[in-house]
Amino acid sequence: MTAAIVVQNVCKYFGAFCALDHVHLEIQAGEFFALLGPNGAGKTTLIHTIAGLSVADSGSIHVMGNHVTKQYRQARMRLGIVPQELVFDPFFTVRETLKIQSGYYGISDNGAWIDEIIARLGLADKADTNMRALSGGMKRRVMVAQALVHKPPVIILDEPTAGVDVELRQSLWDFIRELNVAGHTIVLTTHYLEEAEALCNRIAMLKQGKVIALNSMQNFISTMSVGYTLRLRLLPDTLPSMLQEIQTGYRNGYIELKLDNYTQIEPVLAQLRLSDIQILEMQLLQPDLEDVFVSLMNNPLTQTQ
Ligand SMILES: Nc1ncnc2c1ncn2[C@@H]1O[C@H](COP(=O)(O)OP(=O)(O)OP(=O)(O)O)[C@@H](O)[C@H]1O
Repeated sequence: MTAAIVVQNVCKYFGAFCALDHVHLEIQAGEFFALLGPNGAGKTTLIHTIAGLSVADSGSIHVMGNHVTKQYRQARMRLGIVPQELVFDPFFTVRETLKIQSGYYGISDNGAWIDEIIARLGLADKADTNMRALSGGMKRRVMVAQALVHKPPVIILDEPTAGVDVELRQSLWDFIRELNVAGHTIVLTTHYLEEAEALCNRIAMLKQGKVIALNSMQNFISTMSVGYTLRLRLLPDTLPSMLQEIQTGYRNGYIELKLDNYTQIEPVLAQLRLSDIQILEMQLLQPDLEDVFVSLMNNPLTQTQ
């Protein structure tokens, strides 16, 4: 498989502050990849260095085999970036903005593709509206459209759904999924972990500028032993004292217990039987990406991989 993005041993400093600390990452062509981490972890800094907007202090980055600073134009042509900030020229309409953006890439006859992205991003009735007259969510749609004008093989979306309504989120993801199926590599940063879980096949987690975890989504959740949650509705609504130490919460009439594995279910049931407590309802919740994320971010011992 061709590597879409190769980040080798990259460090980036702002003064004495180390924002990227020996980051190593290889994203294959065709992947739908999530780059996650808390605020300030270094995600945007990494994206800026991949885009050549910011220069790494050490290490190297290639996009589809092109060095991002030594072969800037070739690398940039292969990359579409949806930035986190809304950057636009208020004097142009949506269609003009997309035509001008196409011009930056040397594409003059791009009308059919511009029409298609305008339609797919729900911008058809705003196509001739001035950028300054658009709502925040609509401007965000134009940011996505701008990143796609040159049909880049690699698309990076930096929190594209921040402040965006449910309808656009859905249509945006349908469109991005289609692009991925058609062979485009997608890299996504988001704070909506359920989006990453639903869309991405591989994931890297950044913490304080370091990659602290890198795995397939499936392995990520199954190999991180963050345990299961057993939810019980009981009659009477109390736990025997033996079980109180594994109780983690009480929500909406359900007592919640933390279990390390499935084998702990039977002793819990035995304790309830012994205490003559009736189970009205029982649910076993699998860990999800959010559980893994919280566990990793709260663990002071998490090491760089
Ligand atoms: N131009 C800059 N000058 C100084 N420090 C910076 C600059 N850009 C980023 N930083 C710092 O680098 C760190 C990483 O910031 P970055 O924006 O990459 O984080 P992030 O993971 O994208 O966060 P968020 O989820 O909030 O977008 C932060 O501590 C930030 O304050």
